[in-house]
Parts: sequence; structure tokens; C-alpha cells
Amino acid sequence: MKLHRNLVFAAVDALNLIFNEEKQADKVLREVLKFDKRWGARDRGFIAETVYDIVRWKRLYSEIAEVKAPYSRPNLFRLFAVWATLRGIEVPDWKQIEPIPSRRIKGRFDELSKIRKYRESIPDWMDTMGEKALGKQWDKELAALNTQAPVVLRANTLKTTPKDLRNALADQDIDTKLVDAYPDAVELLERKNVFTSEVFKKGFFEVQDASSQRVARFLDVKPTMRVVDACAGAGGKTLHLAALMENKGQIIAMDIYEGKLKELKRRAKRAGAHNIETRVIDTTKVFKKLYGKADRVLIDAPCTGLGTIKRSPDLKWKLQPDFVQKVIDRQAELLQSYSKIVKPGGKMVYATCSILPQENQEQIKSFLATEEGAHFSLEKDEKISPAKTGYDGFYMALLSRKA
Ligand SMILES: C[S@@+](CC[C@H](N)C(=O)[O-])C[C@H]1O[C@@H](n2cnc3c(N)ncnc32)[C@H](O)[C@@H]1O
Repeated sequence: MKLHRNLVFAAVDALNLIFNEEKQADKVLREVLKFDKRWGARDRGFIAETVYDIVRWKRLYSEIAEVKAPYSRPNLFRLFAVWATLRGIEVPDWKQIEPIPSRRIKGRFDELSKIRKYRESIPDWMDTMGEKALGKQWDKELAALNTQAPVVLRANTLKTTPKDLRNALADQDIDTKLVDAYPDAVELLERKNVFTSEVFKKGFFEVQDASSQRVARFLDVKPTMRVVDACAGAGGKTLHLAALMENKGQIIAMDIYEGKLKELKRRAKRAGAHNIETRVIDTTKVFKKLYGKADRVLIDAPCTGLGTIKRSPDLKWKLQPDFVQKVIDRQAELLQSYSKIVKPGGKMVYATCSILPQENQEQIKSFLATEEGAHFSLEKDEKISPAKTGYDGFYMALLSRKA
């Protein structure tokens, strides 16, 4: 494989922004990929994959390359040299890249791979927390979280069917497969930029991880219902709810960030979803007015996102230990306030994209033991394991309010 200088330099520029300026990897890539209009799909793919790989294996590669933060440019090139050597790619003889004998890189790799925190490239605190929470299963989950996520689309059934979507994508040379047990999912066989396709512009699909596609269905909605999506964000699950409700009934999508709800409205327009109204939570009045009024409530709670490391490997370096307890406390508060929106006989789903029991089943157990929780009973819950499914880690609990 011949390495092109401008592509490698672009990857190093991106790593500089991610590692030294704490920018989010996906946002950085979106910008960096705009640098040169002449880059084709392969070039862009090379930059994105190289950057994601080096972000994913940052700790391991840094140990091998013997470099530390803040990462100078020569040190970022050293990380790149480790990446290339471990993939059997000849490191080019450029003045920016200080030679490291490949025997040394491979020897250090073998030695460090015996120790989990290096092999899986993870901060000490996160490794300790994961092992304490999940015991032996942590090994498997961690290994799965370090594999690249497949690209999964959710067919928008307001406009198409998964089968028709597959055919439309095939016409544009995008090969896909249907996924058993995920009725709306269409998975790409090869990574491609789907956002530039005509079918995307027409609103025939959204990119949504397969595990995430389980959440809206778990809420058991019907077209006649009033549904509140209390933490709607940019509306990944709101749009799915709209499709499941066949564009009927009413969905109230709330969030504390107006910007996210604006994006939701843009996506709803593209999807042809007309049964959604958005409400910014700028005072508690916004949700207090809804107490006892909804048939269904979704609390897709803010969480550590530990289940999504496959897609966002930089989370390993961005997440801080004190944030974990803060977010757990916030989830408990949201359960207290938003559960009151459910009317007697109604139902609610609490979901996270985390695999930590403290954010999931333990959170629900604590809620059920409170005065507010006493109005609810747990119908069922599901822990979605990245190791077992190959998709994101998720948790969902369906609770019903006593009539
Ligand atoms: C897991 S994300 C939601 C993702 C979204 N449901 C989707 O499917 O795309 C959690 C959301 O909760 C929002 N949030 C945080 N604190 C909140 C609060 N007190 N009330 C409502 N939403 C909140 C965040 O802004 C974020 O958009």
C-alpha cells in the first residue's frame, strides 16, 4: 500500500485537534475531510479509518511509541508509524517521520498486549470501574467495544420499506443486508458515505445503530396515543416513534437544548413526520404542565455513553471519573420528574446507551424503591451487550404506571 503524503498529513492534523485541543473526533473529521475537494471516497476512507484507529488505540500506541500528551507533531507521526507498522504497511522515508525499527514496535506490541489496560487501550480508572461493575464479562465487552461499528440504517417506514430501501441503495452501488430481529434495519456491507445519496435527501432513512432501533419499539406505542419523548435530543428515537405511530397521534419532543430540537425539526421535515411538536425545557413549568397526561413517556437519559465506544472511541479519553457519578445522579432526578408525566395505566421506557449496571438496572431498582417509583411496576427490561450483538451497548426498562 502506497501512502499519500497529503492524506497522512491530514490524518495527523486531525489527531492534533482531537488529542491536543480536545475536539470531538467526528466533528474534526467532518472538517478535515473538506480540506481537499479532489479526495475521492477511498482517500476519505483512509483518513477517517486511520484517525479512528489511532484514537481507539491511543494508549497502546503511545506506550509503544514512547510518547505522551501533549502530542507534538513529531510524536503524532510516531503514532502514525506504529499504526502503519502494525498493519504491515511500509513506513515512508519522509523527514517528518523519525524511524523506529519495526522489530521494536512489534516486540513492544507483544509485550504490552499481555496487560489488559494496554491491550484494550483504556484508562486505568475506566478499566477498574468496568471490571468492578461487570466482572468477567468486562473482558468480552471491552474487546467488542474496541471493534469498528457497522453502519446501520433505519428505513423510514413513512416513506419506504427496508426491502425497497435496499433496492434503491443497490441502484447507487451501496450493498446492504437486512438484519434478523431488527425489523427496520438495513446494514451496509461496506462503509460508504450514505449522506450524499438521493435516497437520504428524500428522507428514506436515518443512520441509527441497531440497538438504538430497539428502544422506540420497546415503548409499545399506538397511532392514537400522546407520547412524550423527554430527552429527545436531535430526535433519533422521536423519528422512529413517528414512523411506528404512522404519523398519527401526538409526540411531544423535549430537550434542554434548543439547538438539538432545531435539528430534530429539520430531520422530521425530511422524514415527512408531521405528528411531532418540540418544546424546549427552559423552566420546570414546561414538563410540569404535562403531569399525568401522556400515554407513553420515553426517558432516553443522558448517560456515560459507555456502550457506544465502538462508534466514538474518543469517549475513552474524554470521559472523566467524576462525570460518572454526576450523570447517575442526574438520571435519578429525571426519573423522578419525568415519570410523573405518565398517566395512570400508561407506560414509560427508561433507556441508556451504557453497559454500567449503576446507570441501568440498579438505577431502576432504586427508582422503584422511592415514593414516586411505588406507582410503577417493571414489566420487562433488556441489557443489550455489544459482545453478544456486535452493536452498541444499551439498556431499556419498560415500566407501567398503576391505574
Ligand atoms: C441520550 S441523549 C438523547 C438522544 C436522543 N433521544 C436520540 O435518540 O437521538 C440524552 C439527551 O438528554 C438531554 N438532556 C440532558 N438533560 C436533560 C434534562 N434535564 N431534561 C431533558 N433532556 C435533557 C441531552 O441534551 C441529550 O440530548
